Amino acid sequence: MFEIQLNEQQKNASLHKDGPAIVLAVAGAGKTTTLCTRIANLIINYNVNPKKIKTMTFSRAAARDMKERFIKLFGGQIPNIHDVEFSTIHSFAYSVIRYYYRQKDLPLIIIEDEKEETNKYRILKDIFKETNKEYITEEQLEELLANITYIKNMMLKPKEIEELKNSIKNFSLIFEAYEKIKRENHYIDYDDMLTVAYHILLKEPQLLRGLQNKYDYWQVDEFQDTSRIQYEILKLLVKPNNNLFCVGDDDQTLYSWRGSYPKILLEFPKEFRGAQVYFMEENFRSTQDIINLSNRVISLNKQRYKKNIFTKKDKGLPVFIEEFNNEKTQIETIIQEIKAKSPSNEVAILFRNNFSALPFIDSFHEMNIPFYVREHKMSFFKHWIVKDIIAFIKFTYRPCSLELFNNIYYKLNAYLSKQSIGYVAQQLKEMDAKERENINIFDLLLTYPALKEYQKNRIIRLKYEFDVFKKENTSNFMEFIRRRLSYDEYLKNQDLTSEEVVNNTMGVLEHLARNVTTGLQFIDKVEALRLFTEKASHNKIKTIVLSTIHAAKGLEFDDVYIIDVIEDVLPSASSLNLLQKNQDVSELEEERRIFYVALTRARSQLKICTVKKRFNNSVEESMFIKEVKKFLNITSPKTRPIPKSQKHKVNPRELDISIYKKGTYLTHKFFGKGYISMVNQGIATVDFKSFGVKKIDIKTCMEYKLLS
Ligand SMILES: Nc1ncnc2c1ncn2[C@@H]1O[C@H](COP(=O)(O)OP(=O)(O)OP(=O)(O)O)[C@@H](O)[C@H]1O
Repeated sequence: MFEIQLNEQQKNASLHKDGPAIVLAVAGAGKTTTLCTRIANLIINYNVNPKKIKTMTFSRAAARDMKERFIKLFGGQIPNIHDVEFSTIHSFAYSVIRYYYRQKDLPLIIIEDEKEETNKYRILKDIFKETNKEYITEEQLEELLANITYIKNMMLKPKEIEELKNSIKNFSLIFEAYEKIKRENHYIDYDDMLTVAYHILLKEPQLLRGLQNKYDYWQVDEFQDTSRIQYEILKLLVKPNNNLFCVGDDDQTLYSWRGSYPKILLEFPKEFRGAQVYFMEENFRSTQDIINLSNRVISLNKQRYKKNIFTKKDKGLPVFIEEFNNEKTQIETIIQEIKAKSPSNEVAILFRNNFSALPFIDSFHEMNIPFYVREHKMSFFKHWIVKDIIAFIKFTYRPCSLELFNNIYYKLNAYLSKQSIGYVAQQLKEMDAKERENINIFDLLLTYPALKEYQKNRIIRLKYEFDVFKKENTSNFMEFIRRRLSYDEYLKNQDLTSEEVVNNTMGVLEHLARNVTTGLQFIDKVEALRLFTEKASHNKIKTIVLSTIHAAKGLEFDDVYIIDVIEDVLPSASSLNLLQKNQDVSELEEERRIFYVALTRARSQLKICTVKKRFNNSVEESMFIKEVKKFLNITSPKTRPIPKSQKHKVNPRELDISIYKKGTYLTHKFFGKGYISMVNQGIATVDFKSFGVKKIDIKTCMEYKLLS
């Protein structure tokens, strides 16, 4: 009946008909295939109405992919194949809420959209400000949101909320205030969709019964990423028959920070007495070399259930580790290799975070190579630093625009007051249109009576800098903005975002600025790139795929490149901090699972790529690379000896410094992070946050000598 010859374990699982069941499977074991086969089996062999089978997955993309896979496998055999429902638990919960609110004629306001007047970000920012009498930083907002998600998904009680590990001042008060505002105004955010739906189901037995009767069979894919609240919803829905069939792999739990709850896999048979437990340990996807390596990598995790993963496939091509000098050579080499491949090869470039994607997108754009980008958030294009850079450039060419000036004046180290800007606005109002077009905002500012001497000097200087830069009309605008306008200085002193985000955003911008000749060209390029990326996210041809590892979960490709496998990226800086501070391995193990998911996406060729420099900063290879090297028996080249003049005992590896331009950050483990304020004849004056100002001899480029 099926094209695929299932193995015994798969057969057993897919023939399961009634009652609860859990399938514990390894990566590439054919979980999706088995779920699809089971649906087909229920429909074809047991005449189950396709509308009566509900399959839930973790993400919308996964639901879509699964439906596609199902139709591909059984399209010819099931007449009403489109009636089979695939959705996320979230969208299901949302439909419950919508139905209920409509029935009760209640207003329902979703507060997820940042563009709307009322949105959760603004509400939380306001509450934070009112509670703590200070503005929230981007990092704090992120932590606040993550904590709220975690609380909701884990169904924490008030006492547990109070004990929740977090660095947000007055967190409980903020959380309560947020809940109150939502309650009083019928606001619903993404996390509420689950809790509100759950409470509706609890208090509306008729509605619940309706849903219980609507579906006879429930299936859940990626069960390891189900949160407690999602589990509780499922438990209600599947009653009284408990026809719940779940498949999962604890080694692929990627969302514990937002309440994924892998223990659920083991709890299942206790929760559902008499549940069948199936195992699937054969990997059908990858070659032996890939499986052996992935298996050894994941075995380093302590918090897991041991599984015996195996494959009957050939040994295949060896797994490669490639060390590139910088991100540019990484891109060039990979693109060259891809071009040499057969066009039918499915290739994926996988990365831990989106900063890695843009330089690739840029090269694909330049070379007009079509590709597909999966679930790209486009957040780079919306980032305030990117907006700032564009505003600086635009203002250079339109120094009469108060609108543009309003975005940048407080970032120019001129300490201009709102009153002075109000004064300028008033002056502009009194002019006719022609006059307004020809005025320079700096000239108007200079007529402001309450201007202090230092402000006057700074304004004169700024006007001069903008004028000169406009006349030069060169490609050197990043240098102009960062150093001549002291934007780096502003970034250093602001508290809105982390140094890591600043460095990465600036790094990407510098990278994109390479091949343009003027600032205006750069603006066009960023816009073109935004459109190109947007278009690539709808591309139907998916032979070259760019994706975060998270978004590639559940997918497979012939060839996989995992790029930027460097310390502080994969594994993330926060997982390493947690390990260092509290000896807590939980986040690091999640990072290793992320790495494992990436490794196991490849069918035949796997390349793990690392770089020595990224965006002009020296970086370290990931500890995961070291682990892989050990498994592959690759020995590292000897580290350079420490120069005699070195007075302090440090790890030789940490001497690799190659950034020494004025105004850059020097990331150095021995000293912590330092800001280079001056470079003179090879001597850098570096302001280390934790050690104060030090002078460093960097004449020897890759090595340095501490002078004081
Ligand atoms: N019995 C089988 N014989 C041959 N190929 C199979 C068999 N079962 C599954 N496959 C193939 O193995 C690959 C992996 O299957 P699938 O994507 O369903 O695995 P999975 O368990 O969902 O993987 P993961 O959890 O790693 O995303 C697919 O290409 C699928 O077609």
